[in-house]
Amino acid sequence: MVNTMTLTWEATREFAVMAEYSTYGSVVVLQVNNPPVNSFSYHVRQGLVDGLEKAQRDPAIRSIVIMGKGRTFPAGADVREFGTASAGMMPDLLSVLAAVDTSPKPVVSAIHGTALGGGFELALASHYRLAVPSARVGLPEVHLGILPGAGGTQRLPRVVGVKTAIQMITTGQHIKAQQALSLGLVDKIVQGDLLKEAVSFARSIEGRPVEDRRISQKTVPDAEKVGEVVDAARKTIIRRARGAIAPMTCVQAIQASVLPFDVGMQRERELMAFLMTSWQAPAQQYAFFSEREVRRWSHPRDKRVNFKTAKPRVIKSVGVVGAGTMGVGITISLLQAGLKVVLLEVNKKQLDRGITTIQKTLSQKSASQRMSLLTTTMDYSALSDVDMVIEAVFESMRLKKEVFKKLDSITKPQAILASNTSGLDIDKIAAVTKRPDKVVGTHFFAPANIMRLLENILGKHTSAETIATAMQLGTTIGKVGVLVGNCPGFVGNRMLGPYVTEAVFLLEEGADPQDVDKAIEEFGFAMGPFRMGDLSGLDIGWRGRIEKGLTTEQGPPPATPPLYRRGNRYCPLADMLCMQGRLGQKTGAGWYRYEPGSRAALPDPVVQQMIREYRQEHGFKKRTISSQEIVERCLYPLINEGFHILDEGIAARSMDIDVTYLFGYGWPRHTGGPMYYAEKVVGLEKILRSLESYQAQYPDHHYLQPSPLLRDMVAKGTSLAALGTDSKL
Ligand SMILES: CCCCCC/C=C/CC(=O)SCCNC(=O)CCNC(=O)[C@H](O)C(C)(C)COP(=O)(O)OP(=O)(O)OC[C@H]1O[C@@H](n2cnc3c(N)ncnc32)[C@H](O)[C@@H]1OP(=O)(O)O
Repeated sequence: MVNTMTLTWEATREFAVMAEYSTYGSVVVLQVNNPPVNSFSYHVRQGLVDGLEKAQRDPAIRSIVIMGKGRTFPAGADVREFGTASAGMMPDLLSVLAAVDTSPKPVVSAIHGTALGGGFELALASHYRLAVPSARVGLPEVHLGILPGAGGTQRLPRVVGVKTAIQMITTGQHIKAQQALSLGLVDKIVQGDLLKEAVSFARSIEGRPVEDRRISQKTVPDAEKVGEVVDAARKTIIRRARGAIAPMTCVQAIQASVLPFDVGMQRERELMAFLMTSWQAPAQQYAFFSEREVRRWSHPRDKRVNFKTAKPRVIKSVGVVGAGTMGVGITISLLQAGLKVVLLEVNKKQLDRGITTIQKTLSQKSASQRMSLLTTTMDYSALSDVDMVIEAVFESMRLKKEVFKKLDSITKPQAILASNTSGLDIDKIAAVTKRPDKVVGTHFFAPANIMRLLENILGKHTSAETIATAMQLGTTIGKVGVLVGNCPGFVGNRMLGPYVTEAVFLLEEGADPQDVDKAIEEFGFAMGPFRMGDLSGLDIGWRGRIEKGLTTEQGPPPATPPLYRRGNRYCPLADMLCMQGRLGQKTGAGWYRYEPGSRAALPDPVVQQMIREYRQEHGFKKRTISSQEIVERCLYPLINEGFHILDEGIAARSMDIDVTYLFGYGWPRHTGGPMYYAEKVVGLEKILRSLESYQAQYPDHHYLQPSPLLRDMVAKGTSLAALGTDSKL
């Protein structure tokens, strides 16, 4: 081993393309320089091939190191290039990796940051792999609707076996350096300066034969069990994929790794081409970029409300009011991000329960450190010094107004006051304070410490600084923040209204709750509307309807026709369940029944009988309803509401709606989100015609009335991207 201290650090930079070539005596270092993530754009690929050829030609060079400049080893192909001319320009990634694999001089990949996708495939094509302790590696292509198409499905199983390769590739998980070492995916973890260590290591292996270091020449260790392993994995993968085709296609490619390398590579190429040309790959890539694009927020209400100009306040301490499920989840998120929290709850029992949950949820390792950031109190005056308060009390306007009045009088004047309302009017809440500019909606989703969406609501008077602070807080605590305007239900819950309403109408016409849930789950949702309702608690919607005067605890308000409210068609089946105390999982019964201690939703003859009697009483004739009709009747009105939302400027861009649904409502990612699905998968014209046709059949279902914007876009042939601002997509 060469002593690193004796190295002469006189690097000669020969040419500065996107793969910089430097020599350290007999070692060449090729450093990929394509910020921010060193993805393999055409120029990087060309730079690497040029560098490798040059190193081969130079007799003084005996080994080659490849690494990334700046924050990371290459994080894969440049996804923005997909479908463009430069993606197809030679050299492609396969030829870069072939040049690495077949290099007669040993090639060492030195990994820091994240070696992902094509980046990790490059490392696997190298003869040696080093990593710093904080590095992570993985093949996350499945999340982009494709497979690791540069040999990943062939080389990875040759190191870790088919079973582990299936696990890694179909989940796209990132593996930490230490685990990669134990799996044999890296040869050494190096401390200290990676460049020095890599050069030193490269010198130490100079002259050694590379043949037995080539993963492509190895055989798969558990080859004889491949059929068994695939059979065992298939069921779970299909269930988890919920209609996405990439995971099982990855498995097919991995299966081919037991064949000779060239044959397996050919199979990988064919399957990659199949995925690349599917409708799901662009949808998933759109989802990937949209998740990042929503960080560039703005709102048509006010040009100052723009990420470029608005500056957030610094938030070091946050008050949380209410230690119910939401308040506790929010508190955990804040503590995990290292923020100081004052949790206020006026009910002692509830406060104690909340503290226990927080303690249990925070990981053992950091629990005491995180808990030291938490103060709990029953006294509002403890909030006098916090930078921001998030109110998470029961969803009642009267109560929220009371809380905000108190907060306004107690907190320091510059403190921001946020409400975790899921749909109440932010302006009415702000109006009880003397600082409406500092009042904002921060709508978290349950469980708040897990769900990634944060819907931030801009009230009439909310300042740009306040909204910037809410968006920044979201980033700090690892949420995907979406900026939306103020209207009943905001974006997410407003669109959910038509979906749930149509779902219940389908019960009147002949479907059972399990028929509707099955169709929606086959579409790709984790849960259909009825299972979801039982999980969230049916009383939430019921209380909301009572508050709006649509029903009462005893039944329809006096002198109301049973199936109409305020001139609109109304189905009281959900109210009837609540009146029987069937509030969902928490009471052991809702749309389904639940065995004690179990969350499995079991069809309930009692509910089926209730629906049958209801149909008879109101003259509904049961008919068979196809899955296609269920999906269209539930999802097209939801999408239609999205068009109303865009038309009213409640969401600035259709991608804000898509991200809301992908991260807050379990909309299947492989379809891109409701608006993307409507435009790119189904087609706007077809959505419009279906809505028109259903509306002709059900003229009093007002949600089926197509939005004027949808009509206009179909008439003019305009695209959703053209409506938005600032989009790079
Ligand atoms: C016929 C066969 C041909 C062979 C084809 C070979 C195929 C290879 C398959 C692939 O390699 S696909 C790509 C696989 N890699 C990934 O999926 C990684 C995706 N990126 C990430 O997971 C994260 O970005 C990160 C690398 C972990 C970094 O996370 P971080 O939170 O630090 O930063 P971000 O905000 O996510 O990203 C910063 C910035 O970079 C853009 N970006 C990230 N990855 C890519 C990429 N692979 N291609 C293009 N652009 C990428 C991201 O959009 C951000 O951009 P912004 O403008 O700042 O929003």
